Amino acid sequence: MDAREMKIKAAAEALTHVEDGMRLGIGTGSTAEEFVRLLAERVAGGLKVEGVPTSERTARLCLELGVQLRSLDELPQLDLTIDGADEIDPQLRLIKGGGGALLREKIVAAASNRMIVIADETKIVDTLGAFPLPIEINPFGQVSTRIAVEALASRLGLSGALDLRKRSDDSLYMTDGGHLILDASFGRIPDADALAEQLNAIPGVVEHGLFINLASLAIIAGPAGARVMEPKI
Ligand SMILES: O=C[C@H](O)[C@H](O)[C@H](O)COP(=O)(O)O
Repeated sequence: MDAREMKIKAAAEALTHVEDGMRLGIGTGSTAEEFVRLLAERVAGGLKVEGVPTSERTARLCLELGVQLRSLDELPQLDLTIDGADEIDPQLRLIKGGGGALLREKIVAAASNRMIVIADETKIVDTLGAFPLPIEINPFGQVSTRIAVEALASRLGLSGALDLRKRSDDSLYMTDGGHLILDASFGRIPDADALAEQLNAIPGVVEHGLFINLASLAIIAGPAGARVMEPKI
């Protein structure tokens, strides 16, 4: 089974949790897009759901494939969100935002009764941090914000490059909300809870890619098939 087949496997398993009439949060990224494709087939077959997309990119795909969309303001409380992740630890804490959609993804996940993460098994780690942590910042005062993030990292014993995300043409990457992203290569984040809380206290930080206590279930696909992971207490 190649990487794409594993993503499809996880997405197909997640689809079994979707019921007629649900208000669905729809994630961003290559795995979430496999979910959208499978969901669209079910919608074409008569399933009725309303989706809230977590990015413009996901919205375009949903519209192209005929999945009915609403804004989060129209559907402020959702039944279920299905989304991918960049890293998943045994407590189902996540790093997200590799595709730049972390802010909307977190708002949508927090507005949902349940969040199911779908991923291939390469995303499972013992300790978060090998994947650079995306930190979404306001362009205003970005240098001061970077200095504050560096100082926080140093207080928590973390070190590593903070790279302002760029596009392939070397221009600055802007999120759907018009913000910048600092990718923090800490390597290992021993206390993700403390980092998450303290990043939220820096005024120029709009949001960060640590998703704590949001995922209720993960569906992880490997060569042998998909398995379900619940948060380890
Ligand atoms: O901003 C993007 C999201 O957090 C994605 O869900 C995450 O990067 C995983 O994407 P993929 O399924 O493409 O690995």
